[in-house]
Amino acid sequence: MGGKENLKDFIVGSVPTVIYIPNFISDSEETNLLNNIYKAPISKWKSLKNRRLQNWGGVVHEKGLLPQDLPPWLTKITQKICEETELFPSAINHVLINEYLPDQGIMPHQDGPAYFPVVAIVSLGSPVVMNFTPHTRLRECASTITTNGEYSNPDEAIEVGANKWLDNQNPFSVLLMPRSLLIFKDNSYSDYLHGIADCNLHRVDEVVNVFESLKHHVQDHPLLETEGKETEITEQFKIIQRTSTRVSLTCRLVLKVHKNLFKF
Ligand SMILES: O=C(O)CCC(=O)C(=O)O
Ligand SMILES: [Fe+2]
Repeated sequence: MGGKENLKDFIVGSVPTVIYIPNFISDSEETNLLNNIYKAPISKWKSLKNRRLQNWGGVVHEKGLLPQDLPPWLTKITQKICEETELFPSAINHVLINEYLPDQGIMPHQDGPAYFPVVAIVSLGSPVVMNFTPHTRLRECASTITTNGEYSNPDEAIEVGANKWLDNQNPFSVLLMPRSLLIFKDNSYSDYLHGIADCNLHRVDEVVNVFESLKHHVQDHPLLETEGKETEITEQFKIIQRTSTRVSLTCRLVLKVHKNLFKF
């Protein structure tokens, strides 16, 4: 990967814009990140009902970020993301680290309004499938457009318009392999909820990036071996079993930063 001009080669699926970069970091970078994450004091972990997380970069409020410097082991990865994607107007200043056991996930949600609408997620450890589902607002629009569309030939146009809308709002899934980078922005950020199912079996037969995600991993995962016939992967392996912990780094930019605590 070298700069923006290659980024479009990594777009997956049909919804603008989901970008999946396999092997964005190396094995040793992955190990280093995990070592640093688990070196953090236990008090750095916040336990939620269905996962643990570490918050780095400061506290995000509705009105912006009360910043804290990211440690060098994190700026190394956030700078790499900024440089190689060229999608962030200034340095990434916030990183959320989520840890999931094999039967843990995250409810479908939309990221908060304080963030610049580009999300970069580095995956470590176990693979998982992330599901994108259209926001309710869109589903409501879909029924509105069938009754309120203004077209010269109402019957035909409504038909076409409705189908187009429905096609565009299909749910989709992305397989996130360890060491990959997922970016979502534009429609996939604003019109979809994203989540991870809280069960240890995830279906991969319908993911939008099955080829991109699995072709690099045949050697790593004997279970995925297909006697050298990579194209058969989708036919033979429709489910992944999560057997180990997944850790992810959700890297984002909060544009509004409060320099002074008392100016809040
Ligand atoms: O763990 C992930 O890949 C997703 C995390 C996420 O969506 C979030 O922190 O908002
Ligand atoms: Fe999120």
